[in-house]
Amino acid sequence: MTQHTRAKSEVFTPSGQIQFGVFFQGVNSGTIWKAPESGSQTDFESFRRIAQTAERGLFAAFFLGEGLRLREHLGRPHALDVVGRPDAQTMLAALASVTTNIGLVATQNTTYNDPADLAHRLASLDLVSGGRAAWNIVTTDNAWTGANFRRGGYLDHADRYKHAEAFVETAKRIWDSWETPDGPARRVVHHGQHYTVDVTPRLPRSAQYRPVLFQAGDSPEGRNFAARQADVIFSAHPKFDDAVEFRKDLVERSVAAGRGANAVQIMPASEFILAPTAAEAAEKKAWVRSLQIGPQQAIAYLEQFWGRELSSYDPDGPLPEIDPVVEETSETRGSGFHGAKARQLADQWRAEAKDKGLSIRQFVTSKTARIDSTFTGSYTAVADHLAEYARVGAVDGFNISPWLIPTGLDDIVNHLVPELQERGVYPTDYRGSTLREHLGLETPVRTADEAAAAVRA
Ligand SMILES: Cc1cc2nc3c(=O)[nH]c(=O)nc-3n(C[C@H](O)[C@H](O)[C@H](O)COP(=O)(O)O)c2cc1C
Repeated sequence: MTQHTRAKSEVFTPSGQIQFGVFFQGVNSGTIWKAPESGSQTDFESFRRIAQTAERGLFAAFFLGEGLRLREHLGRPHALDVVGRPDAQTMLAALASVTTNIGLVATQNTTYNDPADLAHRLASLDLVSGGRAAWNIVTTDNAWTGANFRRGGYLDHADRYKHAEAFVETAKRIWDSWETPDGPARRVVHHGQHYTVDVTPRLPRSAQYRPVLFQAGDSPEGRNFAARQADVIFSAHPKFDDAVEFRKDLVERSVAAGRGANAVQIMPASEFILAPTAAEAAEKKAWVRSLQIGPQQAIAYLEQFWGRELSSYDPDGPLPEIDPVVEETSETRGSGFHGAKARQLADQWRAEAKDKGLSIRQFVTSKTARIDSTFTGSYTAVADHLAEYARVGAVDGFNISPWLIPTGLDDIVNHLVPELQERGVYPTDYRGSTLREHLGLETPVRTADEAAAAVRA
């Protein structure tokens, strides 16, 4: 295995490079599923086309999110959600057979899984793919998802990262415990506050030793957890100044965690709307937005906060004068996430829309434009901008959500990638065969004593 890793240091050193990942979104209005050119959100063909295009563009990773329960609204699946999201590990295992190099990242939560089972499934993906698997660790803590598992609200909010830490450490010990390709595997026993495990691992180490660990969660506890455990953070901070600030924060946390300043890479969520010229890109953006927020989505978006049926309102008219039903908008129903603040929010939004002369649809478009994660412009201007990120080390890459499936990466791969390569900030080949090699990550060899000492809960 070739290594291009950076030495452990208290001082952060930019790699001068950026990598791309692709985040295939299954369930919200960011991807346009209803245009004539759209594919299906469940057909393997959509996944295959995007993954192979990403691989042609030397992307480091293909990501799948996890949504264990559809959001509900007034007793029905929410109209903003696209019903249909295949299981990530099943889909990634199939993709492993039609790709050669790209990393395969499964988002899996620590709250509703079991460490011995998940470690085995991820190790299987890692073996099947020749060392290309990664786990995007999320905590997914809400009573509404928990109801799927007869565990509604069972995990105290304050406990979820403690639980996650014990989970991840146990999974690591399971992966660590197969000492040579021929075995034997050590038995792993963990008696903890949250669960007890007594397991003899069933699989040897993979070509990259064990799956790469991503993390997505932005609270201070989430960031500290990432600083201790993650190889890469899937962040929500793509804009330049915010990204620089986030890097600074993460470097402090990973130095404090004893892992040095360069241990955790950062790939923010992002969207790219590109064209040969700035004017064409702006025009394309207006078209993309009009498709992302159609009349039905605009009304459904407001219904989350109003907690009542609003289908009699004209999407091209003013915001509803009727007040929200406060008790209908609660987190456990998977709706607006604003609870008792719904009335206050409605007053504020009505005033704002009136002030700016916006219809329902225009207002919702302005609220959901993903302005903070969108890079819009000509291929050359966006490449110059990204080169600046690489120069200062604001991020290690971007996790791109295509707004159209399966063709949404074509202009990135055909035009942006060559511009970045010309600027010397993007790979010109895969560095090796494993995801760990593509990302330049160290092989995480630990002794049995180190592994046992690391378990906290
Ligand atoms: C960029 C990003 C992507 C995420 N993707 C998922 C996902 O696919 N599935 C999921 O259940 N949670 C996802 N999460 C949510 C996290 O698991 C976590 O529950 C949430 O951010 C709250 O944790 P926090 O308080 O540490 O931010 C994501 C979070 C971020 C920041």
